[in-house]
Amino acid sequence: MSIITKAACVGGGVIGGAWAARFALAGIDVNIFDPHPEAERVIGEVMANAEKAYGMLTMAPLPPRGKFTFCKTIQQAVEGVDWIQESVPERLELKRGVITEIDAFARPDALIGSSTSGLLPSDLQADMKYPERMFVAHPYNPVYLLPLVELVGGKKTSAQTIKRAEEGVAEIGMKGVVIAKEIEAFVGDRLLEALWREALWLVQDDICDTETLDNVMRYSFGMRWAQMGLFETYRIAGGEAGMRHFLAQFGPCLKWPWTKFTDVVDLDDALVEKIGAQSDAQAAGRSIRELERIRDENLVGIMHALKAGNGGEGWGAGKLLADFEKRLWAKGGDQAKTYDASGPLHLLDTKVNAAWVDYNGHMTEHRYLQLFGDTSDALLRLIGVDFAYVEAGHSYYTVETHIRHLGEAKLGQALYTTLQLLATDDKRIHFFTRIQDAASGDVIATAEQMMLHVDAKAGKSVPAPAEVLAKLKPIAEEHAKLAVPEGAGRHVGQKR
Ligand SMILES: CC(C)(COP(=O)([O-])OP(=O)(O)OC[C@H]1O[C@@H](n2cnc3c(N)ncnc32)[C@H](O)[C@@H]1OP(=O)(O)O)[C@@H](O)C(=O)NCCC(=O)NCCSC(=O)C[N+](C)(C)C
Repeated sequence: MSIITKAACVGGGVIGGAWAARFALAGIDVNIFDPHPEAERVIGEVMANAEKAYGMLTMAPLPPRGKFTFCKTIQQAVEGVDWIQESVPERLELKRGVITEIDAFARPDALIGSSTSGLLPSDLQADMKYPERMFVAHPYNPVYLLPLVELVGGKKTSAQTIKRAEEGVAEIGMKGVVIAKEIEAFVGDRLLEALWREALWLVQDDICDTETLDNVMRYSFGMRWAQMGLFETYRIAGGEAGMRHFLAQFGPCLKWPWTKFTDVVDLDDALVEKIGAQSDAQAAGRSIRELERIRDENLVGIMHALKAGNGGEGWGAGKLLADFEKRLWAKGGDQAKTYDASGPLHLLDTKVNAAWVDYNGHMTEHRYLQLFGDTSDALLRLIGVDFAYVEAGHSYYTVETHIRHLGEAKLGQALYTTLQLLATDDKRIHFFTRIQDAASGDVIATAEQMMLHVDAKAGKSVPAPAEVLAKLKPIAEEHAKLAVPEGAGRHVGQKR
């Protein structure tokens, strides 16, 4: 049973809009209340970025996009929904008033999360009739890509609420981290604030400019933090002797004058101008939209790398992505149970993303194989060979592949794949897959492949069980009526 089937976003700026995009891309309808005259445009732009990012992030079948409904009042927006996310400007009185109004019209069991970056949930829930269902759900920008949500309960928040919130954010691909005690700015913003103070001192005192400071981070510990955070990284730094050794070695430095962050830098006009000018130079004329695009592509690349981490099991944010995709595949597999086998099966729709393009400016070789593999996975799910089947010990393995490249696929190009069975028996599936341009239907690449049904533990081919063969048979019978595809049976070296 889903925690969130319908959501509301109260406040639709950069954060509220990105929450709305997260919900919608997880297939959840969203009511939006934001009195700003440009709200619809801003949310539209955030949604466009989010859709682009998801196109790069995952091949898993996203559910049909949730619908946005722009509402004239808070009451209209929150009535009857399961989760309300408040993201109005960071002023205690304003937020408290909005949350109290949400409380008056929302279902008593609806969850109410606040995106506040630092206000205490106990202060926000002070005037509520049903305060037990209110908590802080603090996300990180861009909310549609970065998976963390800090979940912080106030004095009156129930434990059940926090548990449901954790489950709810998992449904939309996020990692809910429960903060044990409420404190201003929670955990993430406290850490950022410390770093930010120190950074301002370093720039003010001309130790470095903004670009140098950013370089120090992104070429070094920024990369470490993305995958292991602070403590686990330092554990490794302690060598064989681990954390205790690290603390013994570097603990004394804490007393040395290595930081100024307890003093607050005076952000006067001169310092603002200095940082502004250095930041302008660093951007080298790139617009915010361009920087957002670069950021999103990089974040997707990092998550892909982390998905392949830990020997392919996935690590940190990459493991979370892999688990989210498993859930999407499980649901998408169900949707694909109705199919039309009177022609080649239409199994995948995708777009060429930036990470797939090589130095020749087109989709690179191994991404073709990835698409062919993802297509055979889609066929396998259709005949009941899903995660549960594989976990139970059997699977199909590819033993032969012949790829032909007939056209180019460029960045952003929409593609789909179709699969035609050529021959099957109790062990073998021999099939032909085409990658086609979505607009013209032109065939860009083909693969002729053979899969064998295997007992994974024994590492030997074995006949597939009757229930799998029964699902394969009607497709095979229909496909036997189709013409043999042009290119099937070719060998390398043959003239076209
Ligand atoms: C385990 C393995 C797949 C098979 O090993 P085996 O049991 O020793 O298999 P045999 O060589 O005895 O072959 C069994 C029967 O199948 C016939 N066969 C084998 N290869 C072909 C072929 N290319 N074309 C046609 N027929 C073939 C063979 O003649 C036998 O026929 P019988 O009538 O005598 O039964 C083993 O090969 C293995 O582990 N290979 C590696 C597989 C692998 O790692 N593939 C890459 C993984 S990618 C992938 O699987 C993608 N995806 C499907 C998950 C999307």
